[in-house]
Amino acid sequence: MSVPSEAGGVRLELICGDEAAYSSTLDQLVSDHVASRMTSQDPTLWGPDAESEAGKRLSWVSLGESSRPLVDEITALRDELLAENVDHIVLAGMGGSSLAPEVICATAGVELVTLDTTDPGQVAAALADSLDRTLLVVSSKSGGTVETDSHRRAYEKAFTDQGIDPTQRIVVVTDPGSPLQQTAEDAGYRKVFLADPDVGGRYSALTAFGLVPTGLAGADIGQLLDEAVAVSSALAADDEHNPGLRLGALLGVAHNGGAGASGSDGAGSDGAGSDKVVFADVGSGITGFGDWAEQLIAESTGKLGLGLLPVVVENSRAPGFADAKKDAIPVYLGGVEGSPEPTSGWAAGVSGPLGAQLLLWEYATAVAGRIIGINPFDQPNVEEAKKQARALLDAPDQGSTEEPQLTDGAVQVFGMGFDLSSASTLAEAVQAFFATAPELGYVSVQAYLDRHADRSAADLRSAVALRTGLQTTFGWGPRFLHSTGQYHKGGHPNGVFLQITGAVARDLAVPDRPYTFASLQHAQAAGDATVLADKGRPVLHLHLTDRAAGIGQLLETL
Ligand SMILES: O=P(O)(O)OC[C@H]1O[C@H](O)[C@H](O)[C@@H](O)[C@@H]1O
Repeated sequence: MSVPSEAGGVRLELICGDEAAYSSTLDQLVSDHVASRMTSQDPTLWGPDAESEAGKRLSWVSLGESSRPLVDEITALRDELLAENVDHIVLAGMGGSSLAPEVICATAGVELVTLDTTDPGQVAAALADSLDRTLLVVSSKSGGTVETDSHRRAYEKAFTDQGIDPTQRIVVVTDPGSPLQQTAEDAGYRKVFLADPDVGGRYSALTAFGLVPTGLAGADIGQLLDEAVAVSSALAADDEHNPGLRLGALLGVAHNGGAGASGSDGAGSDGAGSDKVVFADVGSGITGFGDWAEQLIAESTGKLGLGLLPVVVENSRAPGFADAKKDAIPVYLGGVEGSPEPTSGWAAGVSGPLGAQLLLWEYATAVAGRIIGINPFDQPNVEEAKKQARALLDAPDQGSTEEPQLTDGAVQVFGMGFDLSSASTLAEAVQAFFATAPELGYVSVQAYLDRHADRSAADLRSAVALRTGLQTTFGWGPRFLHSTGQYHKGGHPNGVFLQITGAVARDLAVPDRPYTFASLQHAQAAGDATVLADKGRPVLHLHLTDRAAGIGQLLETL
């Protein structure tokens, strides 16, 4: 084990599978001045192809300071709202526009309702909850994300129907010049916070995107910024104790199979490297950190057939963690002490307050990106699924008439990209599907369901991991499309995809739009499955005609 290090409130314990490769890479990062160059926003660190994107994506390094003026502005608005008895904050935002707020509020123990779903039941339940006390924060960097626009429309109508002036109850966070800024100004919404445009969505935790909803909900955002500032000089230092360089070096070198340079010799399924980062919380004091880190790591690194797949597990005894194989780097959030020797040789323990860890992981991911040899600031494959979904929305009958290949109880079975013809039961279909997964590949379970009402679907992660012995991720659709979706299409091509959809009891219109929440949800699932199958990835789509019965049946089958 390398010597534990502490800097700026962060403690790192690293277990290195190849000390020589790790140390020489760390030395190289120090002598290349990677940390100070990153802090001075040098866009050349990731090669010529990444330079123009990196040139407008590096402002996150100094947000601890530059976001400070927002604190008073947000606090003043919160005081105004409380004086009006408006204390129920709902956030409409996808990916980088909601994942950080969720972890910040959960950790602070303050209530924030996050809407990053198109499930009609889940949206309807949110609309029915405390509307008289509700403020909606509509967050979108691009200002063009369909889910967020749909939520804004639904809330605007709901407020109006209840005799509440919607303009007083909607606040917007967006980039300057976005179509959402225009919409907000035309409508006269209460306030528009313009975010720093030189920060990408997944690095935006300490911009207005992270701070506005959480500060309005009552989290101590001043403290969060203080925590980031406390670690920032350690992250900027060109020395071997820098925790960002150390953690980034471990992730990059483990991915490359011990090679310091770019990952051209591959990882994962060919046995060369460890291409999965498995997160278990062992007492970090932070709630849901892995869900935020998931987007940062997957979207930043999962491209060109390379990258690190984040896997968030239930606890350190969960399948995929304690029994992790050589394709995995276990990460102990809260400290590695007393852990068993990892099979891959690589592991990390990370502790520290949330504000510091947000910045630490951003540095480490960008450093790992340099070692792996990708541009950590683009997301070249995310648009593909959106395009397919749009095409299906324009032709809404496509797909819905498709006949299942078999029906077993409450589960209709459809297969894409692999042969299902010999299966006549759910159990056989599942068996045939798992048989397509490569050794040291992964299974991605994707549930386009109601995260609250259908929460038992999340048990499928450990059930699949136990059954297959493969690293298994779980994501709620369409939320994961804005997080791990990039990796599924652009990362190591060793995944298989279990997609679950469910019957809709009552659909919900998207006001002034030709689609409903159910048709949008359907188009998103079908669009992503088509893109995956077109790339040769096996997709098993299970449609639950009765959600509760179907989840139960599937768990039993596994
Ligand atoms: O904030 P928005 O522009 O609405 O974008 C929300 C999300 O959209 C896409 O999926 C991007 O890949 C994500 O990085 C982003 O966080």
